[in-house]
Amino acid sequence: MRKEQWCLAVEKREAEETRHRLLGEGLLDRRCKPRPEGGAVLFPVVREVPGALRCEFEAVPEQVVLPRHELVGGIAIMQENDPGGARRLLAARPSLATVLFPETPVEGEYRIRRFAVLAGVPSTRTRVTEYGLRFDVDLAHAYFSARLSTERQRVLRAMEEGERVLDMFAGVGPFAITLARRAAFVVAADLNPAAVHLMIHNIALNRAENVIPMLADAGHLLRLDFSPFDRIVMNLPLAAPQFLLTAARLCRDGGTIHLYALEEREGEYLPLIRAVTRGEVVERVVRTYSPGKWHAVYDITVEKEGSGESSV
Ligand SMILES: C[S@@+](CC[C@H](N)C(=O)[O-])C[C@H]1O[C@@H](n2cnc3c(N)ncnc32)[C@H](O)[C@@H]1O
Repeated sequence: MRKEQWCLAVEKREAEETRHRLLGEGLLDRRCKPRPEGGAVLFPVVREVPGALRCEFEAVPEQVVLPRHELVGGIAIMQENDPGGARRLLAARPSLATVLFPETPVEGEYRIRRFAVLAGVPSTRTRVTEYGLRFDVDLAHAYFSARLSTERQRVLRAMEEGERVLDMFAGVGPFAITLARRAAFVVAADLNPAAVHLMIHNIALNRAENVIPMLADAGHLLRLDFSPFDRIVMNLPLAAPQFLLTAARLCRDGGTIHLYALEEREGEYLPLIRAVTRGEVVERVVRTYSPGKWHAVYDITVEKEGSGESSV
């Protein structure tokens, strides 16, 4: 669409300088594009200024600025409690059913949040598709983070075919069901009944019959007859380090533990790991958590002989 308005004509070589000056003075009209004409450039301006002419411009389509949000399946989680923004978001993204605002941080043993529904269907349940797998999640009743999808694929790529895997804090099963693609079997434990309920549903949804779901406290897993495991996933960033000794005992000599931890200093958990095994340790940043804090993963090769792990 073309529209007539005020503009300033300047020589091409002065164009960049003029653009900066007009921007700085708040005179440049962003709803139209500057236009070259002969050896000059025409800059649309918001009002009549000395030397301004009337000319026609191509209007730039108005951009809808959407509020910041995180997507989990058909749910958007907004960072601000802004119902107007939520309605705009819903209108702009046809795949969305619901917009939520977290009223609490992730908290408690089950690592869940309470949400307010800002717009759309009043539900915290949705389906997430991740690398061809489907996970039904209920954000108010069981932990789920779509941001870990790349990390799950990284661990899958590190696996050999036919491994025996333990997921100590399995939630609704995203790690367990992903790793089941290469594993002989995956034992998947969680102490939140709602999470285990959804995990059983997700196992059926993905026909991952080699996942063994378990309502259990990770502290009791030493009694398992399935051990030793080739690989153990410990995704409970605030408290997993407390269970490291249990994991080391359940892991075979030469097996791998992926320990997720929240830290403020590189190598913060190395002394603890060294008390359990002297095997190789590689530390990586998974994502930032808050200023000065991040989620790290330690890939630990468990070396048992002479490691002194039993003395801890
Ligand atoms: C951060 S969530 C991770 C869930 C899952 N691994 C994922 O990536 O979505 C941690 C999970 O550990 C469970 N949990 C907390 N303490 C536990 C314990 N002592 N034993 C077993 N599960 C526990 C919580 O219920 C929660 O589902």
